[in-house]
Parts: sequence; C-alpha cells; structure tokens
Amino acid sequence: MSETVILTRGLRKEFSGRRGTHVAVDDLDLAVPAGGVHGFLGPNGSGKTTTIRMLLGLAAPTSGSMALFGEPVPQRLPEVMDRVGAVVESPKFAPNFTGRQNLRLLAASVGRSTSDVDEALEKVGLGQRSDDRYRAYSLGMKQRLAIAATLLKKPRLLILDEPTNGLDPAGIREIRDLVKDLGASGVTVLLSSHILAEVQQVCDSVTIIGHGRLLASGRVQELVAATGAYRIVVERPEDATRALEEAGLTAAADGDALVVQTDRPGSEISRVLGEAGVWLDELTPLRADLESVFLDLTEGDRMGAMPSGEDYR
Ligand SMILES: Nc1ncnc2c1ncn2[C@@H]1O[C@H](COP(=O)(O)OP(=O)(O)OP(=O)(O)O)[C@@H](O)[C@H]1O
Repeated sequence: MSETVILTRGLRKEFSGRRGTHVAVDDLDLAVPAGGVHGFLGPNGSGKTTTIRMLLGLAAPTSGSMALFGEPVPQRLPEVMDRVGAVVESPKFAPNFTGRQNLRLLAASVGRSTSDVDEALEKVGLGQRSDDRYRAYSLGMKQRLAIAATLLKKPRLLILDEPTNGLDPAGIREIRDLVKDLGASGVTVLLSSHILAEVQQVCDSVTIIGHGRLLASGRVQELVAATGAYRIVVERPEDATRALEEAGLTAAADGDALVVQTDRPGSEISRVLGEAGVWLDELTPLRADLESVFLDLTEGDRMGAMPSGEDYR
C-alpha cells in the first residue's frame, strides 16, 4: 500500500468572534497518498487555507489529529519540515535583487549551494528572466520564484495554496504545467484551488470540501464516473429510436447523434440495435466532468459562502 503523506482525523478549527463561534474546518478526514498531484477543492471560504495553515503549524486546531509522513504534527513538525515545501502566503523577496540573487541569499541561509539555485530556477522555467530584478516580474513569475524557493530544499511534499490566484490564462497554464511536471517527478503536490478546469487537468486525485466538511474524495476518474448515458451515432436514427423504445430505452436526438439514458451497459444498446439490423457507427459513454460533480456537491455551500450575484470563481 502506498504511503499516506498527509492524514487528518476529525480535524476541527473554530474561530471566535463578536458574532459567536465560526467553524471553519469541521471534522475533516483528509488522506493524501504519496506521489502525483492531489487537488484540494472547495468554494471560497470553505476552509482550505485554514486546513493548510494547521498542517504547517501556522494555526492551532481546536480538536482532531494530523500527521505528515506518518509523524504526528504539530508535535513532530521540526522532524518533517525539511521534507515539506509550501507556498501559502506571498513570500517576501527583495524587490531590487534579481530572482537569482534572492534565491542565492535564501540558499545560503539554509545551507544550499548555487547549483541548487540554478537547478530550482531551471525547474520552474524562469530561464533568462532569473537575472531580472524581482520588481519587474509578472505575478506568474513571482509565483514561479516562490515555488523555486521551496524547491531549494528538494521537498517530497509540496503544498501550494491557490497558486494561480490573480494570474492571467497564460500564467495559469505555466503554473499548471509546472505542477504537472513536479507531480510526475515524484514529488507529492497538494494543490488547493476553486478553479475546477485547472484541477481536472493536473490532478490524479482530489478532495472536495464545503463549509469545512469533506464532501468527496478519490481519484478524479472515479469521481467523474459514468452518468448512465450514452451518445450513439447510427445511419438510421429513426429505426434506432424505434428499436430502442421497443426494448424499453428512450433515445433523444442530439444533433446528428442520439443520447440514450440508461443504467444498462453499452453492450445492451449495441445488441438491441444489432438485432433490429441497425449498425452503430459510434457509442460513447457520457461522463460528468469534475466541474459538474463539484457544482452538485457544493451547491448549498456556494450559496452560503458567496454574496448574491458574485461569481464564485
Ligand atoms: N483568522 C481568522 N479569524 C476568523 N475567521 C477566519 C480566520 N481565518 C479564516 N476564517 C474564516 O474561516 C473560513 C474558512 O476560510 P479559509 O480561508 O480557510 O477558506 P478557503 O477555502 O481557503 O477560501 P479561499 O478559497 O477564499 O482562500 C472563512 O469563513 C473565513 O472567513
């Protein structure tokens, strides 16, 4: 069985304010397996940052337990922190120094070499821009430098909290490609986001939360399992519709194709049509995408979390 890199059990965080107690994280069981990219998804205010802050010892849980690499945290954080890199808040870099100079300073303070710096800059693809001043960097370049800084210690777990926030589409694509490469290189990446399209393209597995509670967790392929519908293309749609209806199946026209809603296997459709002498050109199972799964699961949470009229993305 693969190692569980992040594990929480019954994790809870309450904030007390003038208006009483607010539960930001509620009985959360999180399990992130080693290797690949794990999406940590939820609408704004659902408790992602609070969970990450607790894992990193930046906030104290109200109750529950947490472990990183099997070691209880925060108790044993000092022992595991050299295996963990995190970009949670925007890191402070010197604006008049170049990206490379900033990283060299950092490397010197943590006992890393200039070749470690070069390697990290190479990995995040800053290339020649490494020698430009930090203040001239775009938001995406700043984000990549922040990731390069965490790579200096060659972490086995990388925690990125909404790394594409505020980036333009090109910047989002760059970070997405980088995260994908890092996951493929053997680093376990926890990627928090509320942008579904982005996560679906990079993540191997996901945890979806709403109002601090676990809503779903698993491999992306499993979460977006077949919806019980097939799209078929046949030469004689009228004959196909009739044959399917006689077999108790309904088919609705969808452009040149037909959509058949059924929980029966696709082979059944092909048998019914074959027996009626209608041959299939195409039969495709229709799948929900992660976005529809997410929207279904978090519908109530989004309504609670967002002021009316605001786009939660
Ligand atoms: N220090 C704090 N004091 C009081 N309430 C807080 C504090 N930090 C977070 N919260 C509240 O806890 C809830 C969860 O916030 P959190 O930032 O963890 O959500 P998130 O899922 O990371 O959201 P986003 O996607 O907007 O970053 C929110 O209702 C937030 O207002």
